Amino acid sequence: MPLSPNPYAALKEAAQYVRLFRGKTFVVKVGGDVLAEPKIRKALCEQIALLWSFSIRVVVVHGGGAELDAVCEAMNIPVEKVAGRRVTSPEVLDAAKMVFAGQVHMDLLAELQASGVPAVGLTGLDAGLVKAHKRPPVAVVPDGATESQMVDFGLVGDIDTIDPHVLSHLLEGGFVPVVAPLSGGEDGAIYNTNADTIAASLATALGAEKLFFMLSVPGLLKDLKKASSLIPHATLEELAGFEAKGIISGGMRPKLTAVKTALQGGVPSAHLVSGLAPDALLAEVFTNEGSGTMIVPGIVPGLPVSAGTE
Ligand SMILES: Nc1ncnc2c1ncn2[C@@H]1O[C@H](COP(=O)(O)OP(=O)(O)O)[C@@H](O)[C@H]1O
Ligand SMILES: CC(=O)N[C@@H](CCC(=O)OP(=O)(O)O)C(=O)O
Repeated sequence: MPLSPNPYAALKEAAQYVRLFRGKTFVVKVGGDVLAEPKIRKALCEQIALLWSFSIRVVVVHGGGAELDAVCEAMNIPVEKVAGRRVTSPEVLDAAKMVFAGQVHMDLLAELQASGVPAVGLTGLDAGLVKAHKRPPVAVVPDGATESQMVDFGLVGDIDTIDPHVLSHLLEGGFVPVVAPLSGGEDGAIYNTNADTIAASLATALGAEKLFFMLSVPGLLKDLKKASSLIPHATLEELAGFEAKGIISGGMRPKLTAVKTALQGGVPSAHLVSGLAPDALLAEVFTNEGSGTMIVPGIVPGLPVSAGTE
């Protein structure tokens, strides 16, 4: 539901959220498929600019999975993903550095600057922000399978520590940090770490108020083919039920793991929101109805029970 047609009622409704969130930290994760189209990227940056202008402390974490797929294909580098996570050979990592810390990163920074946001670009390596170790081979149940198989993800980093000092300094100075999904090892190694996982860890470390995932779908759907099957609210328990029913696959799997990590780490709510609809982020923050899926640790008094709980 958009803002009320009465502009003053809409302003009053929005103002209560502006007061509530002033000075709070929001982590906004933007997927690569949302960033590919310049018009959509612009609309997203304009929404981030509005949050920033209301003194909300915004940290942006971006992906670039779709762009990396395209570059790998152009360079004849095989693309392999298991359960939504990329297997990263040394060749894929070289391409990931170019795409995540280069093309996608620069284009997003340029658009944020154009929207009046003082954005500062970082990777997980800057000032030891995200430290990781190489993921050992792990048992994974691929999409559609029932049995797990051992997978060596290669140069994928599992996060050990977050040092949020550099972010705190930037936020204190009024800047908007923009983080690319690469992490650093103790031994000087560079790893590919899923952007959803980084966003959740940063949100936890910063004590963020909200964590947003900007998607190419309207939110969490009961039926992937029907936008009208959007689940507006869910608790962690309900999420486990959806997982058990098998409605969650592909890139949604690491995303929901990230949501759990963040909520269990003290972030009060996570939001799955359309990155394609021009005002979806603003509607999610500043209206009572929201626009996507809001996930909270447990039942919140006053919130309608999720459409997906029956
Ligand atoms: N139940 C579900 N609801 C919504 N999306 C789902 C669901 N199950 C699987 N997906 C898929 O997950 C995708 C989101 O993950 P992904 O493409 O990896 O996002 P991103 O690139 O933003 O990290 C959606 O585009 C959709 O295809
Ligand atoms: C290990 C792993 O899966 N890394 C991800 C990092 C980029 C990412 O997360 O991009 P999106 O948010 O656009 O999917 C990848 O290589 O695709």
